[in-house]
Parts: sequence; structure tokens; C-alpha cells
Amino acid sequence: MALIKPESTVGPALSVRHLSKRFGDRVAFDDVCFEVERGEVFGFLGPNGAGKTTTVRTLGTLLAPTSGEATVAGLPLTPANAARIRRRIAIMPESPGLYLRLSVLENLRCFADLYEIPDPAARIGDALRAMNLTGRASDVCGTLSKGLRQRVALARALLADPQVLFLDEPTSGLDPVAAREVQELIDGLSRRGVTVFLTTHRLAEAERLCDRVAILNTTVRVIGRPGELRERLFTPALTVRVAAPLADPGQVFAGLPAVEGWRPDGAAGYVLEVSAPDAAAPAVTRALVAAGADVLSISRTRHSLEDVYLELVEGVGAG
Ligand SMILES: Nc1ncnc2c1ncn2[C@@H]1O[C@H](COP(=O)(O)OP(=O)(O)OP(=O)(O)O)[C@@H](O)[C@H]1O
Repeated sequence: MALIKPESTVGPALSVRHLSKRFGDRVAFDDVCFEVERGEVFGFLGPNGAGKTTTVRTLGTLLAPTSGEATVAGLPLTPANAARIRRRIAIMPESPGLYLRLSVLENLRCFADLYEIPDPAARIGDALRAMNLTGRASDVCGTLSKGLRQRVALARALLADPQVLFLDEPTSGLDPVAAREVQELIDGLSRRGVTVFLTTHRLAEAERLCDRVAILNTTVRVIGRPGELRERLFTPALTVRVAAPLADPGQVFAGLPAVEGWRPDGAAGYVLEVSAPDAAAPAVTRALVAAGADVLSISRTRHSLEDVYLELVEGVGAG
């Protein structure tokens, strides 16, 4: 039996318009606007204190917004709708909040009871299978590793068959292997059609899992597919590695019409700004060889989501 039923409701999973939240004089987030399509994995990135958790708690009906509007899982975010919204979503907070003296199964039974889940045995079985936890059902949660506890927390979040799953830093504090396991499980959920709203500090994780990301720093700085953001912020470039530094790199690159600018990159490397990397690469290689250089490699300069993030959040020129 499929754990997640296809959702019949039309419209985006989340629609957020000019939403703001203040605590007294402190602005947690301001004038935030975005939409998340059904089935999308949407990454919410930003430095500490950017307002990510507060956004999750607000959209999850745990905090009232100060101003603005939103719809969550097809319902307008209003106090009157809070209970109905909560039945359509699940939030996995950063700390799993499990009963550590109870087993995995006992924890899930407790929460199924609390959420008034119909046919709890079947749903618990599905959630355990979805999170590869069937073999650990009778383990006491207090004896589990942090990674396994996160998986139990994910299983708990799945019990109510949510349309939208909010994951607040689900891999925080996990080692790379445990983080990768949790990421693979999240990837599996998205392939089953669950809309995932993921806050994370792991930029490689966002790049790997998310269809689109928003970078938040109190306000939304940018939204888009990771590849689009790279293209929007950085001009295309080639990275050249040679065996020894060029005697006069300016002279080598100045004679090439395809090269719009250059800068050194390490002891014997150069980054060349070009509008068409594939077309420019052969001419660059010929010029380097003509200048007597031994070319070790020539490749498109790849900007990571981390470069995009640093450029926007820290104002660091990533080249
Ligand atoms: N209950 C509260 N009362 C007062 N200020 C709060 C409250 N909750 C959050 N804040 C403030 O709102 C701002 C945003 O906090 P939030 O926890 O949403 O950031 P975050 O992006 O999730 O940070 P982190 O990455 O560190 O988890 C911070 O300045 C924080 O101190």
C-alpha cells in the first residue's frame, strides 16, 4: 500500500505573500513571498537567525504571522483553519523529540494515538518501511544513534500522511554517512509525491535534493533552481591549469577575442571569463601551447550553490 496518496486538491502546496513575523521590535522575517508546487522539494537556506525556523513555525500554524497572507496545503493560513492545516502537514523539528525510554514502535504508536490516525498499525508499518526501520522497531530510542533517531522522527512525521512535510535541518549534527542516508530517504519521499520544505545549512544537500531554493536573510534574497542561480550570478568561465606559471599571461590571453577577462587561480592556474566556454576552449588551448605551456587541464568553471550563497549572504566575491 502506498504511504502517500496523490493529492486531489489543485493549486500550489504553499503560497506565501508578503508574510512577516516580528517578536516585539525584532524582525524574524519580513515581506517573504514564494510559492512551492505540489511534489516539489523546496530548500530554504540562510545564515543563523535568518528566520528559517520561524517561517516553518508560522506556516505550520504554531506562530501567528504579524502581517501578510499564505495558503498551506490549499487552505488559507488563518486561526480558524489552523487545525485543518495541521491535519494536512507534518513538521519535523531540528531535535527529534522522541520518548527515549520507549521503543521505536512504542513511540510511533504513541504519536499515532495522539494524531488520532485511523488504522494506525498499517500506517506505522508503512512509515517504518519507508524509513528502512522495520528491523529496528523494538529498539529503545535512547539506544539509537542520532542518524537513526532522525529516521524515527521522519517516520513519525509520515504517520499522518502529510501533503506538505516541513523538515527543519533534518541532517544537522549527523556525520556524512548518516546525513547521506537521511538525504536518500528524503529523496525517496519526494519521488512518492510528498511536497518537502527543507531548511538546511548544508548547501551540497540543498543542491542535491532541491528542485528550487530560496536564500533568506530576513527577506528572501533570491529564489530559483540551483543551476539558474549560478547562471544569474556568475558569468561563464574556463579554468586553465598549466604545469608552470606563464611568463606573461596577460599577453597570452589578450590576443584571444573570446576571452573577456582573466585572473590567476593558484600558482599555475587561470580563470578566464568567456561568453561561450565550449567555443573558446580550443583557441585558448592553442594559445597556451603556442606560448610554450604544458596544459594540464582546461574546464568550465563550476560555481557551486555555496558560491551563490556566499555571494548573496556574505557579499563575498566568488569570482
Ligand atoms: N520566540 C522568539 N522570541 C523572540 N525572538 C525570536 C523568537 N524566535 C525567534 N526569534 C528571533 O527571530 C530571528 C529568526 O530566528 P530563527 O530561529 O527563525 O532563525 P533561523 O534562520 O532558523 O536560525 P538558525 O539557522 O540558527 O536555526 C532571530 O533573531 C531570533 O532570535
